[in-house]
Amino acid sequence: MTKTPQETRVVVGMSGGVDSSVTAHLLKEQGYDVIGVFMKNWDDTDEFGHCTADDDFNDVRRVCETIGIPYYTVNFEKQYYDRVFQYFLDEYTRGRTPNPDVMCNREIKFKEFLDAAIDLGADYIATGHYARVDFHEGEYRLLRGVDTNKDQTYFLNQLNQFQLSKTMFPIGEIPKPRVREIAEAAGLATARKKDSTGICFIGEKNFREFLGHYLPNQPGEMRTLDGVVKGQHIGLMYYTLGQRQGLGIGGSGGSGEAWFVVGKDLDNNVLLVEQGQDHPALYSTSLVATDVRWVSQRPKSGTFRCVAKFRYRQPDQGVTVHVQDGGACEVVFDANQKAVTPGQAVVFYDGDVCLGGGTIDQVRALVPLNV
Ligand SMILES: Nc1ncnc2c1ncn2[C@@H]1O[C@H](COP(=O)(O)OP(=O)(O)OP(=O)(O)O)[C@@H](O)[C@H]1O
Repeated sequence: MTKTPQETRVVVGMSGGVDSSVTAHLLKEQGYDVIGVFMKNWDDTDEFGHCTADDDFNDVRRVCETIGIPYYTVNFEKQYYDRVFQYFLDEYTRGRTPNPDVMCNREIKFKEFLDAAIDLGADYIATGHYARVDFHEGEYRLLRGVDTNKDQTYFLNQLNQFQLSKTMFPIGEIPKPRVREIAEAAGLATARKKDSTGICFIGEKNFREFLGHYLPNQPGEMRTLDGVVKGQHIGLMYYTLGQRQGLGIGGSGGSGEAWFVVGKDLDNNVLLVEQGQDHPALYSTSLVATDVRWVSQRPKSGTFRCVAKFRYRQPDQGVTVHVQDGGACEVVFDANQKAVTPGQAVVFYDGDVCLGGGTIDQVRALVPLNV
């Protein structure tokens, strides 16, 4: 028997931002039994004893009091460190560029948090993600948010049927400007709060300084593909494919054009650089993805066509996917792609439906890098 909203308990993940505030407000308006829960995943207490999590929790408290719902906090610092932060460091150590948001969703928000919510008697959890879930032909589907500009399915690509069956994304149905209007009209303290940007545990901090705190610096040479030494790098982990800024070699030499990172030779600790924003070494023709998960309980097999994204907010790209024995996928691009980066997520779509995704493990460059 279906429960009425009044009988349905929804635990909302509240970050202290406007999206999750409006999520809780809308569910409460619809008559659900709503509880707000703030997760503390990282301790960034500074030398003055100040921690941004305290400020965010304070906003959660103010919003929950306005809406009239109970609120709690849960601490997942250890789980976050072990399953998200350690992965983040490991990937950088391997010269890759990880995506901690994808891992946080898979391991923390939709696992630890979901389990904690179920312990609180939740029928569902809800978050302020711009995405939608529907039930179609016997299974749950993950759909892009209606505000395609804000769509966050890229980060949710690893979610499975169980996780989706327990999840509501109310603001996935609403354009972002409307979300702010709703927050204003409801008098929510977070109505004008700035959207958070960047990686949550780094925040506004200097990225190089932060990473240097955890991983040893190993400076080395910057070389062209022909082996010409162009300068020194400060440690491979600080650079990402396609990067132009921060190389410190300006337009020196050759054509006078800017220099770009085109590869990393980990064995020899060499950063490979080439000149010109359309240098062929920046482009690739295909990739191999590992850790691939399909949202559907009927996993894809064989060869099929769909569209994909190799980074957040990238326009859809036509691809042919070959699913290999063991689950890894070879993804062949219709058009050559620039700066496809190992460690990032590749996410597959059929129209508005997010099919799933994986981690970019290898990239086949248009010209051989010989590493
Ligand atoms: N510390 C947290 N505690 C509980 N839930 C969280 C927390 N951080 C994020 N979430 C949940 O995950 C959703 C997406 O997180 P993200 O970091 O992308 O925030 P956002 O899109 O800026 O949303 P918001 O405006 O709510 O902060 C949030 O809307 C919220 O539901």
